[in-house]
Amino acid sequence: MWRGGSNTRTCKRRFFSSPTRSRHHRPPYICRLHSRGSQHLKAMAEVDHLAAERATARFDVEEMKVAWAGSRHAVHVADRMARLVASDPVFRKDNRTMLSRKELFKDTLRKAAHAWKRIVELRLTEEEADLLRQYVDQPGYVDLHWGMFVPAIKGQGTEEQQHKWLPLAYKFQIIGCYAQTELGHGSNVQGLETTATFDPKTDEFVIHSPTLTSSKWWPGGLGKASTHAVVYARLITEGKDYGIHGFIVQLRSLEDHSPLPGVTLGDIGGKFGSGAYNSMDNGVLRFDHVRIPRDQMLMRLSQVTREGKYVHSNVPKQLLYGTMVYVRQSIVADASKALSRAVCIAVRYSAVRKQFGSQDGGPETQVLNYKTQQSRLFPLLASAYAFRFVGDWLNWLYTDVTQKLEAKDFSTLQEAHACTAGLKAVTTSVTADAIEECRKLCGGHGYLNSSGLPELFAVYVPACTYEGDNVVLLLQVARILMKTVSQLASGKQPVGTMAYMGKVQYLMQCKSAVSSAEDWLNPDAIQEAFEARALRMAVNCAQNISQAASQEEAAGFYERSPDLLEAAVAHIQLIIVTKFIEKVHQEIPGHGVKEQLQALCNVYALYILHKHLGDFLATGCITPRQGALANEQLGKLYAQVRPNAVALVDAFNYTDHYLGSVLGRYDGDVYPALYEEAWKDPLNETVVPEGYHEYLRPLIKQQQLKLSRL
Ligand SMILES: CCCCCCCCCC/C=C\CCCCCCC/C=C/C(=O)SCCNC(=O)CCNC(=O)[C@H](O)C(C)(C)COP(=O)(O)OP(=O)(O)OC[C@H]1O[C@@H](n2cnc3c(N)ncnc32)[C@H](O)[C@@H]1OP(=O)(O)O
Ligand SMILES: Cc1cc2nc3c(=O)[nH]c(=O)nc-3n(C[C@H](O)[C@H](O)[C@H](O)COP(=O)(O)OP(=O)(O)OC[C@H]3O[C@@H](n4cnc5c(N)ncnc54)[C@H](O)[C@@H]3O)c2cc1C
Repeated sequence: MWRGGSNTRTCKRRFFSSPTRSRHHRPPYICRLHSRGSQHLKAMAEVDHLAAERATARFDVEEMKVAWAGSRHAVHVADRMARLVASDPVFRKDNRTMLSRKELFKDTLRKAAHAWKRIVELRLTEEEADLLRQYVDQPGYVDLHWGMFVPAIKGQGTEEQQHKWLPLAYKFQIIGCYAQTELGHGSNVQGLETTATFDPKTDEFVIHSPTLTSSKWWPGGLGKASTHAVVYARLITEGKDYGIHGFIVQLRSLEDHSPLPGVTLGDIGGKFGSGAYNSMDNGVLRFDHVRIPRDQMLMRLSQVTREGKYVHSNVPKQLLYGTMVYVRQSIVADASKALSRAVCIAVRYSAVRKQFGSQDGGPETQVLNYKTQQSRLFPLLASAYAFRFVGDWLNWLYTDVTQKLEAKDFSTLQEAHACTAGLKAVTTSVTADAIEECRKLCGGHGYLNSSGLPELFAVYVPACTYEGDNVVLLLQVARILMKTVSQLASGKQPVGTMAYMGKVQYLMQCKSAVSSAEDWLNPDAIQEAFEARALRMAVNCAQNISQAASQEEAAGFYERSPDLLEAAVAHIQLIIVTKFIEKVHQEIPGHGVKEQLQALCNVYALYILHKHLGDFLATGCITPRQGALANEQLGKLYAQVRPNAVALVDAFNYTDHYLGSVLGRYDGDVYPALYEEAWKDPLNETVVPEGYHEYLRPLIKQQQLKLSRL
């Protein structure tokens, strides 16, 4: 093979003969390697594997792209934007992990400015602009500007305030962030300490950070880029504390970007992983009696009059949390994107990679053919599709609830909170773990930055924490479940995703009718088992809480919180399974597309059942034999997915630029790409490393001297 042949020997010789060769003047062996032509290498590399894989697909990939993206139009726009970004040298990102923090941040500013220039020049629509930013694929201040600052003003500002501030934000005349979390409090929003005290003499609010722990800490875009922030602070007027409210506060001069008087701010420092989320300037902010006009309090939900009287509109106070609900639903959609990227890399590479099993000098086995590889990878593939469809549904729910709120109908607020909080928690936790699993599925090469997986993992894991720590959010779901269970006795019928709880009499005693592995392909059997498990777990928790009669309810909840978490997860998994089943019941065009989605839906459900078998058995929803039959069916489904696996990840329609992985390349030409990537590392800029003369040579010489004395 070319990898171990004479080129390597030439390499060593050349390296020793030229100590300071730059990477721009590569050693002749590399030039030779190229002049022999990538065609020569390609002929020897295993490019044909993916072509052969694609030929075994039993469905129409183009139509699957439509099912994944949501419409033909969505495929077309996403494709255009992805190619626009991939073909623009300013958006290159293959060198990102080698940049210093300062260089990375500047690169992010440059990309954001260039993206904006292209958006304006090409007169892109909002949909196109959002996609373009997604494909630029580098966290930065614009995410918070568009993703939280603008939505906060839209959701909590009066019409007059929107009229004043939004045009400035839309044209980037101001840059905004969302400053809620403090050094001392993040999860507990009601515990925030920053104060906004109304001064009727001047008709202003005085924004102040009374303690170190009240310093705003974490807001993205705050550290270096933002000129303004929506700041959450305790509103104090007429000597009374009215709790947390939002205020628009200018932080930096629009002339020279220096902090305004009384404002202290900066970046909070480097974060997990190289590159990754370090492109974002998460910041710290303190106020020393900073004055803002009264009309910069976001006054849609409540107001302070000129005289300083507090007036609360007749709306639930939780509407203050609306921006978080909005972002949580978008994080569910992001989970399917991040997971599908990792899975795409792992599936393609597993089809290229071969280990063991060579017979009579023949080819080794593709690692994708190992049953263990399939049983680790295909549930993740199925989860990517499951999260995509539940994300679409959640987006519909969010839009529906928003329309109802506009009409002053607040009946679905709790449903929106439970679904966004719970789905955000479950999909991000699964995705974070899955990216790491995909790294392991790629063996040693998965650990290289050039695989794209370390960076994806480092960027993704904070999703388990931001926008609400996942445990805190699941406990919110559990609380709503307990409330619903307690209302069953009074005959109140649960609605929305809790409606199944209304079948309490039946679900508490039903027994699964499954008697063969094939019976688990029946969606009704799956649905019933998941409903019974979720309900019984919730009811068990409720009983255990109320049986602790000596305790207050809150104390019982606290004692039982580990079980409550599991009950909340069971409820959310039921929602994901239900929405996948509903999706597959719809008319889905394209040869074989519906069948593939049906198979993935079953993989997802039966995998969850297998993984949480303890829950299903302990609650008596299924028998051990039925559990074994589910596992048997799962094995059969993996065999069904196997010939379609590469085509199923092709349907995500990701460019090589967006994927950013030599292992996940569309053409499967992995080894030459890995080999070439290695030479781009700054360590290879010189043949003999810096530090050789200071540290290595003296050490070696000293040892040689010692040896020669012996
Ligand atoms: C370089 C490589 C590139 C690779 C790229 C990879 C690509 C991957 C894609 C991902 C990348 C980017 C994604 C997007 C970018 C996102 C950027 C991140 C920005 C982050 C921002 C933030 O984090 S902002 C701060 C968020 N903070 C929180 O979430 C705080 C959490 N806490 C709370 O929400 C509340 O404190 C809590 C709900 C916990 C408690 O509320 P509280 O009022 O104190 O008390 P309770 O008693 O519990 O509740 C009272 C009642 O209110 C109900 N309720 C609570 N919340 C809500 C709500 N939101 N809506 C409706 N109702 C609510 C609750 O149920 C109670 O009701 P009851 O009837 O009285 O019981
Ligand atoms: C990358 C990143 C970006 C961010 N961007 C922003 C931003 O733009 N704007 C902004 O305002 N904030 C931002 N944040 C802050 C983020 O919203 C908070 O970190 C998050 O809400 C978690 O709060 P915390 O840090 O206070 O965690 P803590 O609440 O301190 O959590 C610590 C531990 O305590 C546990 N815990 C806490 N409360 C309970 C409970 N009641 N029961 C059981 N266990 C509990 C948690 O599960 C966790 O294990 C960002 C954070 C990160 C990491």
